[in-house]
Amino acid sequence: MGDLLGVAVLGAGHMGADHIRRVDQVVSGARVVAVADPDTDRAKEAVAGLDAVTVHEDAVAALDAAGVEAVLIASPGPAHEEALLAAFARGLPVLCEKPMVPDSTGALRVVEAEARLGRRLAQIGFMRRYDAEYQRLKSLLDSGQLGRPLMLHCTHRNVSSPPYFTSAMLIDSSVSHEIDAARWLLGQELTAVTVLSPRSSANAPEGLLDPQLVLFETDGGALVDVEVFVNCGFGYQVRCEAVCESGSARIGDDHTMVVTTRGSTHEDVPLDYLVRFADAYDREVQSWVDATRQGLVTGPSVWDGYASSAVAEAGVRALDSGGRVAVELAPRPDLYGNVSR
Ligand SMILES: NC(=O)c1ccc[n+]([C@@H]2O[C@H](COP(=O)([O-])OP(=O)(O)OC[C@H]3O[C@@H](n4cnc5c(N)ncnc54)[C@H](O)[C@@H]3O)[C@@H](O)[C@H]2O)c1
Ligand SMILES: O[C@H]1[C@H](O)[C@@H](O)[C@H](O)[C@@H](O)[C@H]1O
Repeated sequence: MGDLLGVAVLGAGHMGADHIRRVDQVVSGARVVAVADPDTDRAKEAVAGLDAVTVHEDAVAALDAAGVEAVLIASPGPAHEEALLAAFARGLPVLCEKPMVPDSTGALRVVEAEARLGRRLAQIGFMRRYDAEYQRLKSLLDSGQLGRPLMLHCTHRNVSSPPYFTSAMLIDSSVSHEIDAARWLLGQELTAVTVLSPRSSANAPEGLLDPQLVLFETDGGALVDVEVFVNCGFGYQVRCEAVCESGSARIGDDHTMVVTTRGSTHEDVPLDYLVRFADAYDREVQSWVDATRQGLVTGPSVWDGYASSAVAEAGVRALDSGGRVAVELAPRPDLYGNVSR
């Protein structure tokens, strides 16, 4: 390894372009050496001004480019499995955006491929684990000061959804974050899902079931409810309140300045995740680079990626059927220890 970890970024869209900027300008210890996107103009635009970066139409070709020592996958979810397996075949460490692989069968193939290697190579991009507010909530719950957690009430609102968004994606793309956060905060697996949807908002694209109310049960006897509303129009709002036996704790309102002038109080609301979770993404990628340079893999695992996909898939079935759907998880390989803590 040279002085700087050579990173190939796959996908140069919203997230990929932001990660390219982050690796180039924010994070220490790494540099972008290759970028792949079938839309090569988009890739070229994302690397404008960067030195010695090769641009590729094909993701797998980028992994074989000169100087590539690690891979950051920011292509759409359905492209992740092929990229992860190609990275594993080359022994390359990976940071893969969520959802790891949206369908659970494909996600399990990734778990099995990494387990066959006998060592972890991939970290999954559940960046909320790196957010200061989520970390404070996790520490408080772990301390036991509030007693046993009974319920998590979560809100996940986006101003608008991308044009390709489907009703299933509210669960397997958006709520995938709450699925991971709930497993991590509670140290419990989610065992069943029920989904209800009210009349769709007039602001949602025709045919999209938006908002939805998703209710999870856990193997520790807790309940987790999530309001997901991806065309709310007014702001990016992500909140979580833990209700425990002897107290409650709420996060999600603590990241902005509150200005009071005569007769009114004003608070800015972030408009998207790149603003709300900017620090979390920075910490996530820095921590991935630091660990990779030491030959370590930390952070959410491929098992966490699989568990999130399996729970989300049950959620999509619950949405379609209107009933309660149990989550079936495959046996967890020893490589991944206990439920994510
Ligand atoms: N962690 C987060 O908060 C967060 C936020 C946004 C997006 N994401 C995730 O990041 C990923 C990308 O989302 P986005 O919003 O940037 O999407 P996007 O549509 O803006 O960009 C995706 C890009 O990938 C390219 N692409 C398509 N197939 C490819 C392939 N096989 N190899 C390489 N590139 C390919 C597309 O041409 C496009 O430029 C998704 O998995 C999404 O869920 C995560
Ligand atoms: O892909 C994005 C991303 O994961 C965001 O963090 C989430 O708020 C959006 O709902 C989702 O569409």
